[in-house]
Amino acid sequence: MPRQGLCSVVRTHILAERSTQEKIRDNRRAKTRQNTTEEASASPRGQTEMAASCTLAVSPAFAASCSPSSSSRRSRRFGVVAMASVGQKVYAPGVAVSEGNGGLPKIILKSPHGSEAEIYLFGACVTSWKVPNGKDLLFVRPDAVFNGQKPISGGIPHCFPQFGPGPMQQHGFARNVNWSVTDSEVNEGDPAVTLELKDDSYSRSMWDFSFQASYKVALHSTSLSTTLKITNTDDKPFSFNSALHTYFSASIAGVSVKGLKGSKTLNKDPDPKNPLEGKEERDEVTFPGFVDCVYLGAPSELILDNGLGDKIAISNENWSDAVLWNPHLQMEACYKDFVCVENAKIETVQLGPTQSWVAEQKIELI
Ligand SMILES: O=P(O)(O)OC[C@H]1O[C@@H](O)[C@H](O)[C@@H](O)[C@@H]1O
Repeated sequence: MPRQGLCSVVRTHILAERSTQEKIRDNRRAKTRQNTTEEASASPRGQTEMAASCTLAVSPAFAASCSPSSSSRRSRRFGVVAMASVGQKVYAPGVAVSEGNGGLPKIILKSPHGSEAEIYLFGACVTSWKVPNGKDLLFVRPDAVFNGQKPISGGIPHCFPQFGPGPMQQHGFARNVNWSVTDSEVNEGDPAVTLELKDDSYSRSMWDFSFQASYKVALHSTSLSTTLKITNTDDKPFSFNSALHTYFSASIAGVSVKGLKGSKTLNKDPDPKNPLEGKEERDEVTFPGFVDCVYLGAPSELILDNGLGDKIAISNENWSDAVLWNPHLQMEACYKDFVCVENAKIETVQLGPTQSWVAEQKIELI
């Protein structure tokens, strides 16, 4: 399985100048602290603050860092430069901040090969991954909202610290809060950014532990790699489960997923709270109707045919499980246009104080 680029880049550290994002996050969480459901109504104040954060601009130092002479080294570190009052930063070449839908800030990665990716700080959600021919292989649902209140329905949302169903909101809170940028780097021209989430009063109202989540997204010519690291920064153990709930663009009648034969299944159809145990017998899983199935002990690589003429290798390290989901007529307006193939850790991870868990995903056009 090709794993080049997942771990091999030279790590760099960037001074985190986070004041603006921290303020946005703290204010928004203060606003929503009382309401731990995803259905909180939009906050005009929150929206204003989000919009304010998008005054980030390219600085002269950033422009200089993009010049041919400065990009000649193979791998470079880029310190964040505090840029006066709005907390502007300088990122590595190929990494930029822009205003996304609803005024929410997003990171844009551009590789010299012509591939591009977008990551919203809200939920650390990768919403777009374009390969060099310009095709976006991810899907954002038409009902997705970008109001900083509800999770973004599409792209690669996080499920953490609960996959669900369970005691807290569906798929946990990590997709429902702002993350901060802590690093950016360039490796042989390929850009990467690292985002971070830590506990606060909002997370503790649902899950009373101190933790740090670090999420690195690295763009290559025909692939996108992500590394999620969860660290227990508490003085007591905690347990969690998690997933990358990836929405792929698709033509559902032509979709197949290969590689799952032999895996243990927990079929959530018809009752997600009482999944039926079984074993996958098919070489290729297709989607003729509603599908919602967990695969325990899934292999380290699946091959998705998206029915649109593309084959995508979905490989992983340490995401031991997988989930396939298509809502069929429950989402009549869009079910034909996407499929969720999710790398997951359904079986609980337990971490003692100072311990970390790391999992990597690589999605690659083959
Ligand atoms: O929260 P979202 O993006 O609408 O996704 C919901 C679905 O997510 C899937 O991962 C679950 O297996 C489904 O049971 C669930 O309905």
